[in-house]
Amino acid sequence: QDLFVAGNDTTTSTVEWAMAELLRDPAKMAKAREEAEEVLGNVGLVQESDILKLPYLQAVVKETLRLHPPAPLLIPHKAEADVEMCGFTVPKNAQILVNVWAMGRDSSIWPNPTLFSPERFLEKDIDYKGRDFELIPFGAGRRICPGLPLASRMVSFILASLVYSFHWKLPAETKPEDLDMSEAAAGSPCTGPSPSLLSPSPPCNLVCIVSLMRLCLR
Ligand code: HEM
Repeated sequence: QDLFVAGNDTTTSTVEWAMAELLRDPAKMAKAREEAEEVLGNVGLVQESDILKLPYLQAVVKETLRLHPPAPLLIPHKAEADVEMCGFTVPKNAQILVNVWAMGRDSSIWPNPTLFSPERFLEKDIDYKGRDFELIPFGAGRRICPGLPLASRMVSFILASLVYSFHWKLPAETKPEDLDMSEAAAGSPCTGPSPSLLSPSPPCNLVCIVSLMRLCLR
C-alpha cells in the first residue's frame, strides 16, 4: 500500500502539471506534438522505446519536476554526525528538510525561474537522477527514490501518449491566464477529484511524505 502511495500521486501529479503548463502555452504544446509526429510518424501509438527519441518531451518532464516537485521537501533526513555546511553547523540528529521546491525557483541557479521553459534543458545537460544537485526532485544519494527509473519512464510515456494521440487546447472561453495554477490541497489525502485540471500541491504531498516516512520507519 505504501508503495502505491509513493508511486501513484507523485507520478500522476507530474503528468497533470506538465499538461497544465503545456495547455497554458500552446506554442510549447505544439512543439512537443510536432516533435512526436516528426520522430514517430504515423505509428498510431507511442511505444516505450520511443521515449528516448523525444528530447523536447524529456525537457518538458524535467522542467515540470523543477517547478512542481511532487515531494517539495523530499522525505525528512537525519544528520548522522555534526556537519559543517556553508558556515553553519548542522548538529548530529538534526532533522533535515531539503526544500527542492525553493531550489527549483532560485534565481541564482535558474534564470527567469518562474517561467516554464523546457528549452533551458535543451541547452544544459542537467538531469534529475541525483548527480546534478540543482535538480533533485527524487532526492540523491543512498535514499534516492527507488522508483525513479519506473517513474521516469511512466511520466514520459504517459505524457508522450497524451500529446501524440490527442489535440489539446483550452476551452474557447478560457484564457491561459485564467487557468488556476495555484498549489493547494486537492482532496484528502492525495485523492479526490480536483475541481480544475490540477491536483498536485505541497499540502497534499506532505500527506504522501508522511506515508513515505511510515514506510521508512518499518
Ligand atoms: C515523479 C515521480 C516520483 C517522484 C518525484 C518521487 C520522489 C521521491 C522522493 C523525493 C523520495 C525521497 C528521497 C529522499 O528523501 O532522499 C522518494 C522516496 C521513495 N519513493 Fe519516490 N518518487 C516518485 C515516484 C515513485 C514511484 C513510481 C515509486 C514506486 C513504484 C516510488 C517509491 C518510493 C519509495 C519506496 C520511497 C522511499 C525510499 C526510502 O525510504 O529510502 N516513487 N520518492
